[in-house]
Amino acid sequence: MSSIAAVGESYQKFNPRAYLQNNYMPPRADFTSEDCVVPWKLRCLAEAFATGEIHGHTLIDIGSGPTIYQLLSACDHFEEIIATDYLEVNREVLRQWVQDKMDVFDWSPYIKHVCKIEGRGEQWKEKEQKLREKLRQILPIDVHQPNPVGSPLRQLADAMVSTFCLEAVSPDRLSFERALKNVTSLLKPGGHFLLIGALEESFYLAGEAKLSVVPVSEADVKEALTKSGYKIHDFRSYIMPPSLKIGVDDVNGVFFVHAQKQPVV
Ligand SMILES: C[S@@+](CC[C@H](N)C(=O)[O-])C[C@H]1O[C@@H](n2cnc3c(N)ncnc32)[C@H](O)[C@@H]1O
Ligand SMILES: O=S(=O)(c1ccc2c(c1)CN[C@@H](CF)C2)N1CCSCC1
Repeated sequence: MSSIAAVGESYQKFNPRAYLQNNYMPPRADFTSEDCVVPWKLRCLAEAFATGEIHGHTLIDIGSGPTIYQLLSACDHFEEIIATDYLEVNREVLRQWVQDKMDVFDWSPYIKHVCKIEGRGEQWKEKEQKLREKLRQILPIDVHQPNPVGSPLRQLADAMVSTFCLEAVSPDRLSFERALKNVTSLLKPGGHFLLIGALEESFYLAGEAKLSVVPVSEADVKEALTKSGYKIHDFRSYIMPPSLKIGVDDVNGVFFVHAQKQPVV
């Protein structure tokens, strides 16, 4: 079995509920200080969209998983948002949230925080409904395929987001670079890419699943983006405090990148 096939096999045990519990609920999800990692992540995304540089018809999210926080600041700037994931269990979690079904994860602390930091007085239920309306497609994806979503998109995405996916599904640095090149084919030239990921992480837990992560440094991420034809506009890192190292992973930090796909001359 190839190392990429082995990664796919390991994800068959991925438990969305456990993943959300481990990463997006207290004590790890702490909003009490702007210095906490979740407010930091949400601020990076809000500030990028607040520049007004990132807008268009379609935004695609690569490896959405069971989460929607990464789309909260995007939904004011695009007509249509496409979520993607490798696992049907995650795509179903997203469908349930879009349809406002019972027993879905409560993202309201995240939505309220984003409305607060965006400072436009938007009511959190308005933003929640707006995202539900714009999240129009939830597609299967495999970033290790040259055509990650199967057939090419009807039109290339105007912008792309991806959070904690590429490094978490790549067995090594070369696969990480190739996956980045593959997903870049979904983005139009000149399109903006907001990438968030784990620094120097080697594993994480999601219920019975123990997933391998390729440890990447800031330099590795910058090199991969440059090789895929991006200009880096902003690169920030967050060092994980010891208090947030609770055994569900060995993440050492989080990076945020705002990059732009350069037109091929
Ligand atoms: C660590 S989770 C990230 C989830 C979410 N984006 C977040 O910010 O928490 C990684 C995600 O990548 C998905 N995945 C696994 N293999 C993949 C592949 N080959 N291509 C695309 N996504 C994949 C998993 O199903 C999982 O939802
Ligand atoms: O937002 S995080 O930085 C975060 C959020 C998600 C993940 C990680 C970290 C690290 N492991 C990733 C596996 F790919 C998933 N965060 C970690 C600290 S507490 C709140 C959640």
